[in-house]
Amino acid sequence: MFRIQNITVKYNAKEVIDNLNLEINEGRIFGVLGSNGAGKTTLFESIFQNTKYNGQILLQNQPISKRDISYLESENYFYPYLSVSDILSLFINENEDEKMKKLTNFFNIPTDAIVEKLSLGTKKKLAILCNILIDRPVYLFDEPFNGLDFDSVEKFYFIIDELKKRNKIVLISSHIMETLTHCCDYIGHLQNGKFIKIYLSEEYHLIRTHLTEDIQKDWVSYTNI
Ligand SMILES: Nc1ncnc2c1ncn2[C@@H]1O[C@H](COP(=O)(O)OP(=O)(O)OP(=O)(O)O)[C@@H](O)[C@H]1O
Repeated sequence: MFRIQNITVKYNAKEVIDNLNLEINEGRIFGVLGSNGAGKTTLFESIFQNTKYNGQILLQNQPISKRDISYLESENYFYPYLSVSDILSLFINENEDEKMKKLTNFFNIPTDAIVEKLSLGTKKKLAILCNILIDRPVYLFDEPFNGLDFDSVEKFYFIIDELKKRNKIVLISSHIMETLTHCCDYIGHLQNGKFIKIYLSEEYHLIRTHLTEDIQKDWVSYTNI
């Protein structure tokens, strides 16, 4: 069990994560849906112990550590002059050429290409491969869909399903609702550092209903100016 208990993060005097609580069981995929600035990255940075917070983040009732987590950051950095195979060989044993071939074929990544020359989406796919080659109980994917083309999105859903079968705890953030409804067991709507609602999969149709109601209210107040 992964558990967040009453965490709060402040930048200067501003509360960016506000007394947030969450529980996720093994083999469950949790989506974090939030607008720009809602606090998604701050939440992931706190879970990964990169940001100071008040409260507790626990895995199996023990304080979580970086060693428990494979973290895909929203922006991916690689030393630019290495090749794809140089980077993947950091995560794959020398005698596992076949594994490297299969993984790069899966995402259509040229193994000899130099990272500097890769497109944005191809760098994202390489980063995803590196992340899944790290075997950890918890996976954090911050905006994994940014830059992915349509078939890579489907392949990413497949990867998430594999992590689920391996009983991993997975958190995925996105600005886009549909990406999360496809692959998550439940979705938390993060607003101003709080989950204003957690939707179960049978309630996903309500996310759009609630957003439309808010948009209509905002539209009326705008037209009354
Ligand atoms: N290092 C920092 N110092 C001060 N304020 C910060 C810092 N990092 C983030 N913030 C603020 O915290 C709030 C939440 O930011 P965060 O990056 O967590 O949101 P997000 O949901 O990931 O946004 P986006 O979807 O735009 O990436 C924002 O108001 C942001 O300006």
